[in-house]
Amino acid sequence: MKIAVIGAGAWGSTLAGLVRENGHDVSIWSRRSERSLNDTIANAELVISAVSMKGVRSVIEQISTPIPAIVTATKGLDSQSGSDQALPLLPSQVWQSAFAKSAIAVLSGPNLSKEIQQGLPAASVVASQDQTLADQVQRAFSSSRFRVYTNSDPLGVELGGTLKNVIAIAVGACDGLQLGTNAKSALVTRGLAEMIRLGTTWGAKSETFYGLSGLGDLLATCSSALSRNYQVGFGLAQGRSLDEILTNLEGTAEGINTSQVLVRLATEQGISMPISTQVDRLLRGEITPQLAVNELMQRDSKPEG
Ligand SMILES: NC(=O)C1=CN([C@@H]2O[C@H](COP(=O)(O)OP(=O)(O)OC[C@H]3O[C@@H](n4cnc5c(N)ncnc54)[C@H](O)[C@@H]3O)[C@@H](O)[C@H]2O)C=CC1
Ligand SMILES: O=C(CO)COP(=O)(O)O
Repeated sequence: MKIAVIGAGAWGSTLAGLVRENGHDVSIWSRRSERSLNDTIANAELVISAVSMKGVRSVIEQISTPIPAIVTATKGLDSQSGSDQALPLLPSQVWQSAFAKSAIAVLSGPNLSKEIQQGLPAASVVASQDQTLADQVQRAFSSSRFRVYTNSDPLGVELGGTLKNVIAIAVGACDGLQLGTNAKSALVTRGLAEMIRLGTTWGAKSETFYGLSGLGDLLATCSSALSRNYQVGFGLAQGRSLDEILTNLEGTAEGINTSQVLVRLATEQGISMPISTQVDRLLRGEITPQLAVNELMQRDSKPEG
């Protein structure tokens, strides 16, 4: 298959490597490429987007050629979206609103790119309302070291990968404060509960969040120092400023932008997101990591759920 990958960062180059290893004809585009974006994607049967959220709209604006099928691997929320649910919010929705006739799939899972680049085994999920596309993408990526499952809940799959980044910042801060295994387990579990609360309110299936793109990715990102989002939380807990952390960070920590958009929308819609709210306040410099812990521990008592 002729495949074009947009974005040559950590994830784009890793995904390009996976499909190239499977014998596909792969071209890759980044802002620094000499070849134009339109030339790179011309005649591609599949376009894979792995740009960070802040690049999605500007990339789309440059494209003037039709695309038969798009796979988006970005994990973020569009900051231009308001509470009007008709507005595109997730990367796949932004792509679909620009390319109404294209088939769209989402690729998401516990996929720390450095481990995949080392040849270590990993699994992921491709979700689409178009089963033919999901099957095609599954075949394109599947190998003895990359196991791909299909899923028919693209919204849940995309939200899982996006929302866990905010929880990973909280867990990084928890580890940076050396709060122990009990605290970390509580944060991950209650983090999953708030991901499901928001996700199901927005129309995703709860069971999707217990799969690879939800719990799976939450565990990966919350337990590895390779995660940039985890590194942000860890650094803040060690008293470093966000600017200093970002100057030294290798790549993008999407949870920073995601928490802002997420907390704004959840507040407008009356959806309780206590951990994400404390992460947002921490990133804005409104609260210290220790005070955020106190706030979470001293909330009104309630039943689990
Ligand atoms: N690195 C990883 O392990 C994984 C990353 N992801 C997701 O993939 C996305 C990209 O992540 P990474 O490759 O790790 O980040 P990165 O920081 O290494 O690369 C970001 C890419 O986006 C491009 N980009 C950013 N702004 C742009 C703009 N305005 N116009 C054109 N291109 C622009 C950059 O040039 C670069 O190619 C993120 O949404 C991330 O959450 C998903 C799974 C795994
Ligand atoms: O999404 C990821 C792993 O699945 C990558 O996590 P980070 O963006 O936190 O590095």
